[in-house]
Amino acid sequence: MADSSSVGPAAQEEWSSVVSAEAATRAPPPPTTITRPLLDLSGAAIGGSKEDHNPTIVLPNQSAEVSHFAIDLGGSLIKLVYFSRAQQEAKTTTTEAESNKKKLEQKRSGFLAGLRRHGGFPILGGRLHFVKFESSKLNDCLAFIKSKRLHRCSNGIEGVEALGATATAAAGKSSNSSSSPTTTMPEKNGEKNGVIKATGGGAFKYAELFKEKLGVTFDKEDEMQCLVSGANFLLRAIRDEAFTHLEGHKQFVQLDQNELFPYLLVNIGSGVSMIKVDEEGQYERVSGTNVGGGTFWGLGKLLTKCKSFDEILELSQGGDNSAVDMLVGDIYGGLDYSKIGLSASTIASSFGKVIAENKDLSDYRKEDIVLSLLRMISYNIGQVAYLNALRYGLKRIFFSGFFIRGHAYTMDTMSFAIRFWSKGDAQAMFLRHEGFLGALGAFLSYDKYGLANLTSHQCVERFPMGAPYVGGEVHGPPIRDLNEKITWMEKFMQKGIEITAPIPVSLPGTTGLGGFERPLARSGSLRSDSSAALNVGVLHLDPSLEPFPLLADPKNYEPNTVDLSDQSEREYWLRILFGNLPDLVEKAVASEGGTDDARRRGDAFARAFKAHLARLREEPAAYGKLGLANLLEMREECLREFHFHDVYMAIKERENEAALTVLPDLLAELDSLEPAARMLALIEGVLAANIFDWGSRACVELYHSGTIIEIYRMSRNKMKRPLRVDNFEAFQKKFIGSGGNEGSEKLVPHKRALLFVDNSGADVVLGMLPLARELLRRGTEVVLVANSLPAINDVTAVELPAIVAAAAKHCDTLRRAATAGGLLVDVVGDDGLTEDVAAVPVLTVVENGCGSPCIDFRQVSSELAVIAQDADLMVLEGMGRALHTNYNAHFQCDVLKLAMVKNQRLAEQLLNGSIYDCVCRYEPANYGSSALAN
Ligand SMILES: Nc1ncnc2c1ncn2[C@@H]1O[C@H](COP(=O)(O)OP(=O)(O)O)[C@@H](O)[C@H]1O
Ligand SMILES: CC(C)(COP(=O)(O)O)[C@@H](O)C(=O)NCCC(=O)O
Ligand SMILES: [Mn+2]
Repeated sequence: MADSSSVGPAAQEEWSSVVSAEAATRAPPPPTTITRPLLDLSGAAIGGSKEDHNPTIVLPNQSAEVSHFAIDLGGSLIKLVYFSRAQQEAKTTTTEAESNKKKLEQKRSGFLAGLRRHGGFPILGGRLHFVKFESSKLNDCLAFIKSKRLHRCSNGIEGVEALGATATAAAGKSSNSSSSPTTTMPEKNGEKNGVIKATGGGAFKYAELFKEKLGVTFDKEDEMQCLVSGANFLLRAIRDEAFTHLEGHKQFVQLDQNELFPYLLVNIGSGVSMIKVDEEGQYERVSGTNVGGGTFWGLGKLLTKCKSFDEILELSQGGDNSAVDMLVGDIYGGLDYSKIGLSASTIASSFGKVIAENKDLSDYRKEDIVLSLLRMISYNIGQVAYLNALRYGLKRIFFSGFFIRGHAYTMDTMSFAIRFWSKGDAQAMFLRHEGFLGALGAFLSYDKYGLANLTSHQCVERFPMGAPYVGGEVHGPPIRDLNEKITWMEKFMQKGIEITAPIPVSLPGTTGLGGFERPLARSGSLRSDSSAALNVGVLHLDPSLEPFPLLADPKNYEPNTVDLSDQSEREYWLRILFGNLPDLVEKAVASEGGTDDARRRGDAFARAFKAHLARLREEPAAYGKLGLANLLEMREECLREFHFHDVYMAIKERENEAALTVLPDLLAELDSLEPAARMLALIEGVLAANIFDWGSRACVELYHSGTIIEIYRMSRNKMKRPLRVDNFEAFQKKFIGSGGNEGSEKLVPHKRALLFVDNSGADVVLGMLPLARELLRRGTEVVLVANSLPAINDVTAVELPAIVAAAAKHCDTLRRAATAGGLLVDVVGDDGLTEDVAAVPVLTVVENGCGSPCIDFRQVSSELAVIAQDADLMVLEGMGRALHTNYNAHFQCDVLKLAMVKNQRLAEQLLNGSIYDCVCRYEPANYGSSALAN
């Protein structure tokens, strides 16, 4: 079969001209998500009966005064970190599947009740947002807080609508025109104004003003303390937070938590603080310099008359500092001063050339001046930082503060200085949330024992759905609802700023060896609209996510198989997602009734998603380390942002129904086979049915050529061994012994199998359920692990019980096992439970904590983490879970990875094969760390 998954010419043309100027707004979280307030979880205990499915959690240390935002009022910028939670009952109608789940949960035998450590919260928690304002635009900040009601709370935890930052440009308003809040709000509707954690000099200076305008009282936190606790939190809990930036190359650093301390924190705000951090809570401000971000901004403004910081940064892109700087070569007649390792192009004296020239300010190019200034200040800070690191023997130096502005040239300059002076011994690292350390630290101080203890598997950084190009900056009024968000996307369309060519990222070559050479990232790395820098996403906090306990090497686990840092791979997958978009939008709109509203939302979704793709094309590391799993998840998240809850719902239902009609025949056919042949038929059955994948361009085109059953038959008939990867014999040996001969070695069946199911319809009904049945018959307990939220046509944990119930009508094994697992609601009544189920292995369902076609085992639901502990077999099914992710992952238990490859390129690159090839990869427990690796 030919690969039809590549993008057609028309789509290609459009794709190559998409640009990142398009921005989305932050959105309310999806109604399927119930987020929680930040809570102090210390001393938490389950209240009421332990058998309750959703027992109350008593939080003895939870203060009633937990607030929604913290503020850092600096000399130049005001930073806000605020928390949002979803409107809990935003979705008024309950689907049949959901009400089924409710009924089911009421009936459950208690098999799972004991497993829920966190009271069964759904995945995805509250969100932390990051926004900043210029200090001179305090009124904008007050208006923002007021319009989002951040200062209002009832019981300290209610009342924030979960809307993100707004964006620049189209919705832009100057500070003068923004409405100025004037009066203190009285208490109403049980809400009251809060006590807000505040840090920075403005916490003192503006305390009265905030009291007067918003009625909030500042609880002041020490600035250094906040910087340090903010830094520690980011370094401990946020993946891909720290990175190096050398010669234009950004690389995320995997920090070993045991080797983090001591480090030097260099915060470059208006001024510069250098803090030696010895351990959590132990630090000392060892130095600082008054030559900092304020100096650059202030002098830059004076010398260029530029109105904005970014404008100055951008000017520097076109500068040549040798026009104002005195270089070694200027002094040595064009020669290097090689004896002390200085090349001719090394700056001997910043601005030194100006002295001998009889020129006015206007005789110099602004670009040259600002570049000289930027280099002067960056080198100077780098040098002072290095000297302090040397003084205390510190090898790790983290730079933060908004002076850096994610600006490649600034970072390269400082990295260069550190590397040069330390002779490569010390390393400069930067932080993605560079300017928010103080505000974050202040926020953490609300909740010292809860949030502050979160670890990286409980924090998920999502793409900033709101404003991909805004990076925390707020101009104009906040966007209050979905409608406003769509309108905002439409404004971009009207303004025609959606499409321009992306800027190439190629960098000029090096200029020499020693001294303060010009770093490489001088041009081409800041977008012309200077919006590229600062890409902080929204942090989703969910204490119920946990690492999967069966990972063989959790420290080095990398979910993604395809390396998207390779440009051609990245280009390919970005194109694929772009090319699949029109069809997806059509389905999304249809899934919501095809109304005008749905159409508008569909268009807005497409625009927002394209903007993210374009953004990533331009700066792949914009939102942290990029993998294919992130791209696929981003698409689902983006759909949810625009309230498309389950795009493939109708297709899933139709396919489930069709598959269930042929299930009895299939089961009878399987039962007529000998054990060895049956096992092969089961595995081939799973692979054949994995063809029903609405995420694959090629498969979708295939569906035009026949009915579900015809395609399923065709897929089964085409199955040929050996498969592209074929460890079937090894699995069979473990499963039924050598050749399945009776009397060979005594086999101990697996105790508990986790079946990570993939797609709805034939895939789960004709593929995975018969396999589950076989395992059950052999005495293995089976857990069907399914998505928590919909993704393409993947079956979800909520949908599975009804499917199992329907299948159980045709199969006694399934019926009894599902009854024992408390899965059957509508099929078996209460008296069904009186049946002797003790002897029957249990069949149950758990959610995996994901809403993506892939699975990242660093973060799964706590329910799965607990149930996995006793599992000795995993079956990972499908391209997303077994190929795109986890193909190279090793586990502590036996693993079977089963997938049909539904993309030609992946088949070629990964398996040296072709589209529709199949993988049956069996790895016994601890494969890779044992001799079996050969
Ligand atoms: N949009 C901006 N407006 C003003 N300054 C900015 C902007 N973006 C970056 N900066 C730089 O960031 C510095 C302020 O950094 P920040 O970490 O917020 O410190 P502070 O708390 O002292 O305000 C400014 O002095 C300037 O160099
Ligand atoms: C999204 C998917 C991983 C889902 O595959 P599955 O896990 O269902 O087997 C897959 O459809 C995919 O990689 N699609 C994009 C490639 C393409 O359209 O060819
Ligand atoms: Mn799937």
